[in-house]
This record gives sequence, structure tokens and C-alpha cells, in this order.
Amino acid sequence: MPPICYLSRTEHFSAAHRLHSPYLSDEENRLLFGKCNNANGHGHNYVLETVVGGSIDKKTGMVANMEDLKRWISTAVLDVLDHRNLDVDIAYFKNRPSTVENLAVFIWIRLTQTVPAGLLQKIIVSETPKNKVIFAGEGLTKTELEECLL
Ligand SMILES: Nc1nc2c(c(=O)[nH]1)N=C([C@H](O)[C@H](O)COP(=O)(O)OP(=O)(O)OP(=O)(O)O)CN2
Ligand SMILES: [Zn+2]
Repeated sequence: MPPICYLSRTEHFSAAHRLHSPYLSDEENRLLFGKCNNANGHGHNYVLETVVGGSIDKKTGMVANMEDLKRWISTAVLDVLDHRNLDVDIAYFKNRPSTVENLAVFIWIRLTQTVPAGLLQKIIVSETPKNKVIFAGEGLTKTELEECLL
């Protein structure tokens, strides 16, 4: 069996948002999200690490061509999220808070629609240098998959 490797690519995008849940009252939102619920909103310079993995192709010496990986991430994620207001521009966040967890789910689903089946292993989305979420597609429901379609 050929050796298995994991490739990682890090990209950045900037987006605005406000943490607010449609399932909570205004007062509950203020208490839960604090300054992040401020009506003016705020922005983050997000960092997305995408990890793909598989066996090394004998002929190319690659698990995947980094040029392809760059293109998949740009098309599926950066073109859609960079310099956007998540709550206003992305329908997925109309009925769920734009937490970094929900953002990771959105990004994962977008990537699975572009990256060849079985290659995508894990994503790590950082909202601030201190806060990051790791997602590998566990627990996805049909609802998320359908609502993620643009
Ligand atoms: N589980 C989650 N909790 C919080 C989220 C989130 O997406 N998921 N998001 C936020 C805020 O949007 C933001 O990430 C926090 O901003 P901030 O407090 O400014 O960032 P830091 O924690 O890095 O900075 P400190 O100065 O250390 O507070 C909040 N919670
Ligand atoms: Zn925020």
C-alpha cells in the first residue's frame, strides 16, 4: 500500500458579523453574546487551514496538486466569504448565529462540493489568534447540507 500523507493549506479572509440568535430574545442575546451582539457588528481576519489526505500517487508524487487545492479553496470559500457581511450576504446565517462553529460547518460543506470525494480530512477555522474551531464533517444533517446551497 502506498504511503498516506496529509497536505495542509492556510488561507485568510476578512468578514463582518454580529452574534445574534433568532431563537433567543434580545435580552438573552445581549447576555449570551455580550459585546459581540452589539448592533454595529464587527469584523474578523479569519484564518482557514484546510487539510486533505490520501495516498501518494506513484506517477505525480502528490496526494493532490497544491495548485488544485488553492483553486478549490478560492472557489468554494474565499470568493464567497471574503469582504462579506456573513449575516447579510450569506443565506445560511439568516436563521443561525454566525459563530465560528457554524462558519466551519458552512465552509466544510462548500469544500465537499468542490474537493474530490474522500480527499478532505479536516478544517481549522480561526476567528481570532486565540479562538479556533476544528471540524471534520461529523454529525452533519440533511438540513445543514440543503441550507448551505447558495
Ligand atoms: N463558542 C463561541 N464563542 C464565541 C464565539 C464563537 O464564534 N463561538 N465568538 C465570539 C466573538 O465573535 C469573538 O470570537 C470573540 O472576540 P474577542 O473576545 O474580541 O476575541 P478574543 O477571545 O480573541 O479576545 P479577548 O481579548 O481574549 O477576549 C465570542 N464567543
Ligand atoms: Zn465576532
